[in-house]
Amino acid sequence: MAKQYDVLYKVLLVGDSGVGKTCLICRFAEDEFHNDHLSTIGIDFKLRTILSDDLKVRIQVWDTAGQERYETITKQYYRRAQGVFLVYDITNPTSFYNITKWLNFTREFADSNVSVMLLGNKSDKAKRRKVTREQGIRLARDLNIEFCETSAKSRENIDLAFASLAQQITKCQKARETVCVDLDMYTITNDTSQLIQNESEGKNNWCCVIL
Ligand SMILES: Nc1nc2c(ncn2[C@@H]2O[C@H](COP(=O)(O)OP(=O)(O)OP(=O)(O)O)[C@@H](O)[C@H]2O)c(=O)[nH]1
Repeated sequence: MAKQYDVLYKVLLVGDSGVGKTCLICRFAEDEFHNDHLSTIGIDFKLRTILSDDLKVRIQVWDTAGQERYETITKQYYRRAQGVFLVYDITNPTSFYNITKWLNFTREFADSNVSVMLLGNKSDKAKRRKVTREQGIRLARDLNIEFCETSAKSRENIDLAFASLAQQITKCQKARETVCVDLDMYTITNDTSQLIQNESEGKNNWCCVIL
């Protein structure tokens, strides 16, 4: 039987309770929307395959619980993810300020090559907006990550956000493969090679410098 996908990417959604993580996943994977808020207990995942740069990408999307009491469980899932969405609710400033906390968890517990994207969800609630689009853009720029506003309710930018993160992951994987090939071309000894973090780009991607 032909393989149904070329690559599998694990993507994690994190953010405060009630920002819409479960709804974003339901919209992306099943094209459904639920009005009720049943707090996620622990962790769960859904799957969807998309076409990205001629690759059939199977996306395994992991839903996490935003409530603090589940943080210990959630933290164990970061290291399995190639991509993380940091989600806030545009009508809830606290969820926006807490993005720093979710980013810090990502930095601490995820792989250093993880691709990260900021999502301002519930963009359909324009009248109740408390976080401006510009604030979102500014934060994403400061953190050097991609950003978009989404609505699980109206479908705005849902497919675009997932496609964009998948592209980022593919780029990151290719860059890693290139580094590995480059490394193979050298005879490496402890005193001639050094791995340094590419801080000039402000990202967590590692690059290899041969001295
Ligand atoms: N208007 C609107 N409501 C939304 C949207 N996304 C989610 N909601 C609502 O927000 C509430 C919370 O959504 P959930 O998806 O359960 O939130 P969560 O982030 O998964 O919450 P936890 O599981 O507790 O971490 C529900 O009542 C949803 O119907 C959206 O894009 N627009």
